[in-house]
This record gives sequence, C-alpha cells and structure tokens, in this order.
Amino acid sequence: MNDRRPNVPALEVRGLVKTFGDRTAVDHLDLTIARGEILALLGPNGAGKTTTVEICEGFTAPDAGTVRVLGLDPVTDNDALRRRIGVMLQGGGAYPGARAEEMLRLVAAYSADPIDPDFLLGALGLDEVRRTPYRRLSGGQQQRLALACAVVGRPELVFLDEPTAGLDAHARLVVWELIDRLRADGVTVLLTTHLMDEAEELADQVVIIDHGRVVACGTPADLTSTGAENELRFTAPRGLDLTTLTLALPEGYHCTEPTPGNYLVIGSITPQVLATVTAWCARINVLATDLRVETRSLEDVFLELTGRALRP
Ligand SMILES: Nc1ncnc2c1ncn2[C@@H]1O[C@H](COP(=O)(O)OP(=O)(O)OP(=O)(O)O)[C@@H](O)[C@H]1O
Repeated sequence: MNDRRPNVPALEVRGLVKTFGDRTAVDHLDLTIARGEILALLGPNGAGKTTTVEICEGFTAPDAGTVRVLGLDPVTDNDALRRRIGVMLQGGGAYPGARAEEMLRLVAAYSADPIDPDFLLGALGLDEVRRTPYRRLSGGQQQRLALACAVVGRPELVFLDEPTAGLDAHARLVVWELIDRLRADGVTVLLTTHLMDEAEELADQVVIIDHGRVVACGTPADLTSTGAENELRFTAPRGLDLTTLTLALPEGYHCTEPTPGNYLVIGSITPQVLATVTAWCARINVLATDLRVETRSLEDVFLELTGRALRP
C-alpha cells in the first residue's frame, strides 16, 4: 500500500527490539514522527541510535516490533520506499572514483523531480570541489556530499545519522541551514546526534534514548522545563540576611549565598518572583548586579535521567 494520507505518520515504530548476541541494542522502543516534523534521537555512544535508524531504513531487520515508514514496511516494501526516503550513505556508495558533481547528478537522475544539483553544491559549500574525485574529498566534504545525495531526490522523509559529526563549526552551520530549508519544504527528518545544541536548535521533538530505551521525549522546551528548578543568580554585598527574602517568596523557594556576595534563588523563576527579589533588594537598599535567570540544558536533563553524561 502506498499511503500518502497526511494523517498517517511519516514514521511509526512500536515495541522495536534488536539484539546482537547477548547485547540488546534496541529495547522495546516506540517513536512517532508526524509529517513535516524534525525529530532528534539523542543519546550517548552505544545508546542504539544507529541501529534504530538502520532498521527504519530497511538495512537491518528487527527481532520484534513493527516499523512503518510512510505507511510502508521498510523491509518488504523497500523498493517502493527507496524513491520516497533519503538516506545518508557513508563511503561514497559504489562510485568512490566518481567526481563530487558526477555523483550527485547520478543520484539526481533517479528522481523525477530532483533539486538542482548546482544549488545543493553551492548551499553545502562544495562548489570548489565539484570536479574532485570522491575519495580525495576531506571527511567533512564527503559528509556534506552524502547529505546532498540524501536530499537531492526531494524525499518525503530523510534519515540523517549524526549529520554533523566531525564537521567544523562553519560546516555544521551550513548543514543546519540545509536542514532548516528541508523543514520549510515540509520534509520530515529523523536525525541522530549526541550534541544537545544541535537537538535544541533543529528539532521539533527530541527523544532521549539510553540502553536502547526511551528515557524522555518532548519538545526541547518541554524537556528543559518539565519539573525544572530554574534558578536566579545575582551579585550583592556579602552576608545579607536571606530569611526575609525567603519569607517574601512563595513556599518552596530556596535562597543561598554559595560564595560570598553571590546569591542563588532556586525554584520556578516567574516574572513575579523576579519582581519580589528586586523589591526585596530595594527595601534593604541593596543594588543587585549580574542578575540572571538560568534554565536547565538538555545535558542537565539527561544527567538527571541516566546519571551519565551525553558525551563519551
Ligand atoms: N553489528 C553489530 N554487532 C554487534 N553489536 C552491535 C552491532 N551494531 C551495534 N551493536 C551494539 O549495539 C549497541 C547500540 O549501538 P548503536 O551503534 O546503535 O548505538 P549508537 O547510539 O548509534 O552509538 P554511537 O553514537 O556510538 O554511534 C552498542 O552496544 C553496539 O556495540
């Protein structure tokens, strides 16, 4: 069945399990990506990201569970799906001797309505190497060319496994811009990353996985604010009596002076709480400086959930 109904999710994974020997790489994983959404699968090394993506791409068969990609089975309906999904292959596929531009045009030729290869080469900063054989490109250039090949056929859904791994800061931004354009064109994207800023910047939905299981999911804002203890920091003369500030604030707020002259208020920092703190300063005739409200990052969330850092 070739299901293009907009209410059919672009990707639906239910109870996915994959083991390698006695190692469980993916452990009853559920994922849903709506059409046009960008989902980031975030997790540390070995969390099961690549295995999940390879199953969705139809390269690896699952041990249990169901996967539907654009309503189709990625293994049995592989031929029908190939034209509708984009996959970033590493290693140049079958043509390592081909020049960058030739490779991209070759892939574009399989599509009825490809994106202009010249546009993609320019957008991904590959203009200068269009005549360079694939094997002589730098790692970052090969990666950007792989991305160009993945999207040139105007796929409905693109799988990007660590699309910016090993890229320098400029090349990362170039890739982020391209992913933003895909979003604007209504393309659905599943990307894996272990970079929090990448997930926060690009994703509509973030799914944090660890040991092959979902440990949290939501929008980046949901994940960094759910149950969050935001904090307010400010600098003022040392040794202030914080009892009156604690009394002025609603119940549950915690005020401390972790180092002399540096103050910390822990709790949900609403505009009213901020006003209470500054009013308290005014009442005791103290000028608070360096006042700042800080929120948790996805890294903090991950650490709380798993006790492990995202980076190796
Ligand atoms: N072909 C395989 N044979 C044996 N074990 C495998 C195989 N592929 C993956 N694994 C194991 O499955 C687990 C999940 O690996 P996977 O590559 O999916 O994680 P990942 O989240 O993509 O990690 P990374 O960020 O390092 O790429 C790891 O413990 C890995 O060693």
